[in-house]
Amino acid sequence: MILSPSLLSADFGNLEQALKDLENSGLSWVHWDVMDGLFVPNITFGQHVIKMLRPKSKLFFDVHLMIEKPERYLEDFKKAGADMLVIHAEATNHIQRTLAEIRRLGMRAGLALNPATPLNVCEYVLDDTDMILLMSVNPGFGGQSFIPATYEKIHTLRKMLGSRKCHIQIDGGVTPENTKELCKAGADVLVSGSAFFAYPPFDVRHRAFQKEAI
Ligand SMILES: O=C(CO)[C@@H](O)[C@H](O)COP(=O)(O)O
Ligand SMILES: [Co+2]
Repeated sequence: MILSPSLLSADFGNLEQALKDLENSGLSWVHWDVMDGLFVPNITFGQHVIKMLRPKSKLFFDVHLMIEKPERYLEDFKKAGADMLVIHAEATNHIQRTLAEIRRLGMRAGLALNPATPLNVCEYVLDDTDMILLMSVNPGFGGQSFIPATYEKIHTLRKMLGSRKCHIQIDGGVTPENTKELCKAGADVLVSGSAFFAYPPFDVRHRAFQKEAI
């Protein structure tokens, strides 16, 4: 299991320190929640902030775009240093083209689905995708409660993926308490914001999640 801590719950005034703390605690991924105030009600940071912090970290930058028409900004996020760019199925009319363009630019391509979005939207783009992100809360805010219907969705998606090497990432309300069931259902990348950053030291907290993973 890969744990990707969400900076949404970190100190926005000192993201450099948050990145250092994660790296020093043995984490390898970090999750950036980019919000535009339109696709979701909240606004966070964008490509410029990521670009300034890229030289300060060796972590794998997992960038979750909660923005309308993400196809407008793919090159910007590549230049900013994103390793994985995740777009929302609900935010574009051109899912396949956008995923293909992300890969053409040299990044891994991820597709995110809101809790109410059915899995059939990704059925014909499974080979264009390195990761499917299943939202287990409605996007926009940290600290919300996990939606239990996600377990069945993970299980069905893992069957749909067959032998493909595609990550299933779960985002929203993830804690050490639900980690085991999420992994059992077929998830292999977990995002955690509030249940991670509120519990330093991070090496100990990371182990608390990994202890539950199967
Ligand atoms: O994408 C989002 C929210 O839209 C997430 O990445 C949250 O940041 C997860 O936060 P917690 O639910 O773990 O507090
Ligand atoms: Co996210």
